[in-house]
Amino acid sequence: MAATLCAAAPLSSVRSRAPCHSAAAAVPRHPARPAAWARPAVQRQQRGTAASARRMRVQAAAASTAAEIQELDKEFGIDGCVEVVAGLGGLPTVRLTHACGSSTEVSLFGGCITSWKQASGDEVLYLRPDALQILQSDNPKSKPISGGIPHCFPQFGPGAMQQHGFARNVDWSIATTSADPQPDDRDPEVTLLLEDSEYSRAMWPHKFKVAYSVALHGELLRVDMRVLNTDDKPFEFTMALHTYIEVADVEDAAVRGLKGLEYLDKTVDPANPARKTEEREEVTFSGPTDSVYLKARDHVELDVGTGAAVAITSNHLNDVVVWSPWTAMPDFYKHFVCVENAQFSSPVALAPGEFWRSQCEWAVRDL
Ligand SMILES: O=P(O)(O)OC[C@H]1O[C@@H](O)[C@H](O)[C@@H](O)[C@@H]1O
Repeated sequence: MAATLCAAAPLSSVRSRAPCHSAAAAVPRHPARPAAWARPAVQRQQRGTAASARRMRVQAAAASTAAEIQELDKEFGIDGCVEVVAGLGGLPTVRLTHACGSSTEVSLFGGCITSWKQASGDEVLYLRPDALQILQSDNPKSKPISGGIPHCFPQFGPGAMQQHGFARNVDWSIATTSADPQPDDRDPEVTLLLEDSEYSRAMWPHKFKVAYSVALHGELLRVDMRVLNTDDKPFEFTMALHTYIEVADVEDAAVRGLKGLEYLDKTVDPANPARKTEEREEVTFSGPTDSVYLKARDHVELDVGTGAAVAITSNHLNDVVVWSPWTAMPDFYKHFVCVENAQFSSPVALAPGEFWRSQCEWAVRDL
């Protein structure tokens, strides 16, 4: 399906509740700390002082984050359905709650959806334990969140910049929040904003805006992404919604809706993938899997092996990536499969002032 290209139009939600907040700030890069044995002796002797200074810095950062969260909640919270809370890693996070009991959480760090729960309280998404470990450390933003639904933008990868681009490494801001006026059946929604910064332009020399709306419609999770070229020259990008879904056991999981499609098998050499045709009605897992299905249909389904499936419907996202690292992640590969909606095989080209738009929604259905 062809990408949607439109003339510039306002990016904010029509049902906007609050005016645009602050612009996205770049996350400073943190050089890796040398291991204790590699540090000079004198530095090791000063460790106590350095550690308490670091503790004080962490406490000060936590206090300012708490104040920022309170401020954001005052500005963007909507009684009973939209809250800004300290989410994973204490990071500012928007929690949407639907009257039916379903909920979702979106971290401003990376614009990453970190949780989507059904009304029963069952979590649908998967957060890798290694990501949780980083989020629980002193430096929760030292790595992008691996789990939930992170962004790959402006590059899916591999390519010229770091794998999966920079959108998942930086803070997004809240542009608007809204909820339908129907008090018994509100669809809570948040729109996050990402703009170019010194950090992004060092990697990708373009001016842009991304608006990303996340909404709950009953138990269904829905996103809408717009990318606007605010530059005076054209640019191209690729992207993906890198969705991690929890499964009972990867060996009991299956993806349906891919039969007959051509795909790039990246398991051997991601830079030179083998081109194959999918013959299977159900794509099951018995080893490492890293496949990019080209010109995929708008609907695929992941059977999670519990008698339920996650049905994924997308619009203007041409490709579907299916990834399981298998024993490269021995402690937890059994618990998740990534089914990613992507625009990879034909990059989106935007002239100045043009924007591209895509949507995706996820629903759990009983089999
Ligand atoms: O960056 P993450 O979350 O660890 O994901 C990495 C994987 O992401 C997938 O989208 C790619 O197809 C894989 O090739 C890659 O290894």
